[in-house]
Amino acid sequence: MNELKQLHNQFINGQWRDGSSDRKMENRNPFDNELLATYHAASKEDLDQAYETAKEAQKSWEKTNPIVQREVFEKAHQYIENNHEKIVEVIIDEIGGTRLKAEFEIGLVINMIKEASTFPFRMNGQILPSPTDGKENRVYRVPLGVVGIISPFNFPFFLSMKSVAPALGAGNGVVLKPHEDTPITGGTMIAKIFEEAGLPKGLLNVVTTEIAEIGDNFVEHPIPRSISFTGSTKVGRHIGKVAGENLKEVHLELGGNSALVVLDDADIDLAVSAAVFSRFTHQGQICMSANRLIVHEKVYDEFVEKFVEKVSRLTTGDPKNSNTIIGPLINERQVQNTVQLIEEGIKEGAKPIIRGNVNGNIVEPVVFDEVKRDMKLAKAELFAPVVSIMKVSNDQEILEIANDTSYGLSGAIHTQDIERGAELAKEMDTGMIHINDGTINDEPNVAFGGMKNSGVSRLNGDWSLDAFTTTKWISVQHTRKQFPYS
Ligand SMILES: NC(=O)c1ccc[n+]([C@@H]2O[C@H](COP(=O)([O-])OP(=O)(O)OC[C@H]3O[C@@H](n4cnc5c(N)ncnc54)[C@H](O)[C@@H]3O)[C@@H](O)[C@H]2O)c1
Ligand SMILES: O=C[C@H](O)CS(=O)(=O)O
Repeated sequence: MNELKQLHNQFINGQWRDGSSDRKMENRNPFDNELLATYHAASKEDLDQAYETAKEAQKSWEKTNPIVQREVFEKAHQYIENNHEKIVEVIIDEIGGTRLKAEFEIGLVINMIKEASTFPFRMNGQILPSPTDGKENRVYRVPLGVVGIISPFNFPFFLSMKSVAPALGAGNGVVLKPHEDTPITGGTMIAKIFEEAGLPKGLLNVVTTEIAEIGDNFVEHPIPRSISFTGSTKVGRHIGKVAGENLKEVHLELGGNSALVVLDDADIDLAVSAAVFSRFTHQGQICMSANRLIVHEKVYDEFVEKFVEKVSRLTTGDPKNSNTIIGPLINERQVQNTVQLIEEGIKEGAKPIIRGNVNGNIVEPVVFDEVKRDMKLAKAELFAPVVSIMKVSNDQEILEIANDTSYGLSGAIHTQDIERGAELAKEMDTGMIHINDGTINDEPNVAFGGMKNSGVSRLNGDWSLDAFTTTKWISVQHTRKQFPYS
């Protein structure tokens, strides 16, 4: 029996209990629509209790010995190792992730926990010189207090943990709200892991609810000093506005429309493999997915032929089957959005050279050839196994097309001339870009985040430490100070 699949209660003040709202939530398997559970949503009162208890618990956590704090992360890591197979099952059943995706996500989570386990020993301050005689300036790094975290549906285990673990490691209390379609993977499973790891009661709370129930309360609530949001640009814009009005720090990790560029001197087989992985992993539901493949005309035909051949061999279907590469999209709404986008693309004149079927929530790969930069397919974030290939003739055109998007998250450039690639990369308006690799990269110690409408934040490593702490200047006047009057 997999007890992780039963985690449908709220986790507030160290207690597992049903939400106190009358509103019923359903959790369904996106592949076969099986009803996994129904439960009551968290109400505004539940949320308030979650924030209050996080605030209370944080006071002593901040003062806890860093060795003791670090041990919690070591035990959390151990719990994940010990329950690896059960976690894989949850990712498959709740979010339709394939085994490959589940293993990838668990690996990211473990690396993030290891990184966060170093935070208690990285709360360093500074002693700074003073222009005032006899004064000593001490700048302490201190936790923010309580952090509110909102996560998306696509990599919920990792993307929740990416803020939860560093926020806790930096001495904060946390309230986490996962996406309504992924309450376990993005929420209660993380609570269970830290409960088993011995995290003090009340420090981490998970509320599973709908926005229709709590409105802007999660962000407006007076207790959290910072909101860490990962999700769509549309919702992120709203969160930023509400957080700003309430004078809270906000970290926004948002959508993308990444380009993978293939130059005329690229290793085409490598570029094809990178493009397939960058587009089709987790059905294309990754913020860094390669939406656009921008290919030099000299190698265009060879690239397209090899790409189409590889895509045609991708297996689709039940994510439980270990051979499946493409499982279901998260819900019917996402399927409908995708179908609409495909139809609009065709109306605009884009030619599908592969057009798979739609079966339930499974969308088989769709490949559009010779997409033009003003088509919606080139502008929108395609959060699905749909890709646009675009033909270009020189580096200048590559830059114009690659940058012709409101997003700026990730990207990739394939070339045998590393410095040509690096020079082009400098001109791309993206927060992250990779040479001779895919667009999907996330390393626990390296700055992660986007430019333009892809976000206003950097996370991981030192950047997460900065995101979840603030500074406090304490000065000591060692000599008797002379004031100008009195
Ligand atoms: N940059 C990144 O690191 C990153 C990572 C993953 C996903 N994403 C982006 O996220 C999107 C897909 O995820 P999604 O569909 O879950 O995004 P979403 O914006 O629809 O939802 C994200 C979260 O916001 C919550 N939410 C929705 N409306 C809200 C409101 N008014 N107030 C407070 N919370 C609200 C949702 O319940 C969910 O928990 C894509 O655009 C993808 O690119 C970005
Ligand atoms: O969707 C974007 C994510 O950041 C995915 S990943 O978990 O970092 O690969």
